[in-house]
Amino acid sequence: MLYDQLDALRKYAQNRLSTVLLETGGTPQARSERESFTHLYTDDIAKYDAAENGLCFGRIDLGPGDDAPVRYVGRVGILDEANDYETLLLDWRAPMARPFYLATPAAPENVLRRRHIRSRSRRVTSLADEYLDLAAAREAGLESDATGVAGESALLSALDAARTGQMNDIVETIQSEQDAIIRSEHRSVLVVQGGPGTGKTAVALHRAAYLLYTYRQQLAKSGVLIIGPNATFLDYIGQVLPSLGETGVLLSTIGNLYPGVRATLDESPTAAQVKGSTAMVQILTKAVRDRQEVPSAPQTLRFDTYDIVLDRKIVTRARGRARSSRRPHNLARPLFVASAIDGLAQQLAARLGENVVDGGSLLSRDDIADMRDEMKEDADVMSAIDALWPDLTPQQVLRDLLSSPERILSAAPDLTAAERESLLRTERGFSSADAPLLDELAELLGIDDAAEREQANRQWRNQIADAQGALDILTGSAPQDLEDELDPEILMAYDLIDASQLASRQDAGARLTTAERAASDRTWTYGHVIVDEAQELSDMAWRMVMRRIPNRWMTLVGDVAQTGDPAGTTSWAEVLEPYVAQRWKRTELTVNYRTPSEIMTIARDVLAAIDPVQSVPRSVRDSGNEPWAQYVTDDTLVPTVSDRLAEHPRPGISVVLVPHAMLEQFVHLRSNVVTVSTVKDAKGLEFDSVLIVEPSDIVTESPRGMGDLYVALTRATQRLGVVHARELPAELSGLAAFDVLVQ
Ligand SMILES: Nc1ncnc2c1ncn2[C@@H]1O[C@H](COP(=O)(O)OP(=O)(O)OP(=O)(O)O)[C@@H](O)[C@H]1O
Repeated sequence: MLYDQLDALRKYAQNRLSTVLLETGGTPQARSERESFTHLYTDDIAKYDAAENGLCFGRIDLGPGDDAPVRYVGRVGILDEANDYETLLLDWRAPMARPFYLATPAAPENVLRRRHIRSRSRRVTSLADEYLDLAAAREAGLESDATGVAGESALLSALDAARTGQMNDIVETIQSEQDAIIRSEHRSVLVVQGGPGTGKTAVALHRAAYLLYTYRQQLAKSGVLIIGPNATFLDYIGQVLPSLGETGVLLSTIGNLYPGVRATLDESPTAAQVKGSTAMVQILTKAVRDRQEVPSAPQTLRFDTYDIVLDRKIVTRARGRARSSRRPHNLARPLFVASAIDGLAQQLAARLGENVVDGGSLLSRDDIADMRDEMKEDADVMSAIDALWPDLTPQQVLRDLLSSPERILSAAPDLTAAERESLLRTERGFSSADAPLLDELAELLGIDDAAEREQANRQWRNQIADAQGALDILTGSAPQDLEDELDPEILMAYDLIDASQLASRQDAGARLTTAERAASDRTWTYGHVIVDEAQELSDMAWRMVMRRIPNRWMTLVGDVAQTGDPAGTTSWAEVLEPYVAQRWKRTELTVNYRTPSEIMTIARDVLAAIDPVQSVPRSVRDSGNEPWAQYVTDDTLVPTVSDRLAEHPRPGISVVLVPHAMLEQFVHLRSNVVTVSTVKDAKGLEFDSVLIVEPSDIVTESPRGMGDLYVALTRATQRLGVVHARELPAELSGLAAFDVLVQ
């Protein structure tokens, strides 16, 4: 019955869409109305398509006294139009669906029975019932032979399933500690600290879907930004929100957040650390000031038929005036130019005045003003002045700085020689650590877009006026339409949209989604920002993120024990206090849904070496597979890894995690079921089987090497093996010897 309803809704949206698409021509108003309907019906169809698999996955039977004793929970809400709009299916995000996730035998929330319904292609494949209050359930005649709580089966079967390389949504089995975070009403920064596999990423994505559902009006316009650690990770999570029917979210890495720049270069640990520290604010400020030059020797320029001299005095005064305005470099430039020209004009006027012979007259103010105007038009004069205070882009300043030992020394005299050396770069392009620096420079330089902005504003006001006109016309004709017995269920434009929304949808130049518009605008401010693996962000990256979210409504998920970036954080308080003081809230996830207990026993010793105070999350299941280590010679390292890989069961995916320096030796093992990667690039991902190569090198190759090892160990959902030719780190001594295990 629900699928019939879904089909009917989809068909209705499809019919409306094709009708709208078939219409052509008409007034600009008619065209823009069509466009807004096109968006609306396209979004609807995407939402219904996304709900196709597992449309209804839950049912709760409520206790006596509730006037709607049975509720069905699913991926979209469906109402029965023929029957007074009675709710047939609750969207999982609706408040009424909440007891499905929250009820426990200790706090049943009036729920007698919770039923998990699993289905494939519109057929129910299994049911799992959980009785939250056995006695009351029996009394209500629900199940006479009810024996107890059986609710974990749905969760465990989801967790045991072989991985595909794409993350799935978890709407069917959200656990109550996760639900509390997903629906948290906290309006400032919410920090979700949780060990590996506790569902932080899953929770972050479901929170985005929940917020978009609950605060649709507000967030549809401003958008939601999700920041993840790398492109592979964004691919891995990319399907989750569309599968929940949400498409209006921008996913980005820090390296790609600065519009128009793609991070392609890698950074040494020292450079990453220096570039991530707030010392860079001073260094970049100095780098910009270094571009505001005073010539070492006076420069003689030819103006008209005269020689004029751009000397240190004129330039120093002009620079002082421009600097004292405290405007960003590019915006202070007109002041510099005006003052320098004025200095030159005064110089020339004074000289001409000296030459005045009896009977002549001194130059009037107007004469001097004319002279200034002419100087501004003079190519020689202007190019000399421009060179001293040039119009700059962030890319140019950063590139020039990083390619010049002299500029680095001048801007960063407090760094050590080795640190300065690490910054020096010959290749073109930028790294992830550069993106926050470009953003900082954009602030220091300022973009003089006053003219463009005014034009855009004017255009925008006109568009709103047009849109209002279109809506007025439609509103005026509505009663007529209804009298004409047009289907009254068809929503009219004014039911859906106000003038500014209509104008933004018809924004002719760019029919872009909110996410696309936001991505191309550095100064866009989002309605909500979610940062995954938030421990990896450097201080400079935080500055970049915070600029995009002045209301500070954020969800940060991460684990300070997994920090791998040399500039990342180990303390949430330190990161957040400069921005929100004490107004942030920490929540914790404590159950590991990914890694089996056998592997977590090993990971515990590694965590103790990172921070003895932290405890590993409790594993929700055992795999029955003992993790092992195999000691081999240098020559047999690669073939052994290949042999062990061949033993991994399929379907199922594997990863070989190697030290950065050894990557090349193993890349030939890659296939559609085998990933070969460094730990950094596997952050946040998971695999059925994990092989770690030479863990002692992973530990020594980075200042946060032990954190990397912890991340590596906790990527597995089933099996873990270690292959090594060097000594194992002491923390891995709990691994069984492979040779003993196979005997
Ligand atoms: N309630 C749940 N129901 C089903 N699966 C779940 C649930 N919670 C988490 N999982 C699964 O557990 C695995 C780990 O979740 P996730 O990747 O979100 O953890 P994480 O805390 O971000 O891990 P890490 O910090 O190691 O990257 C995923 O496969 C996720 O789908």
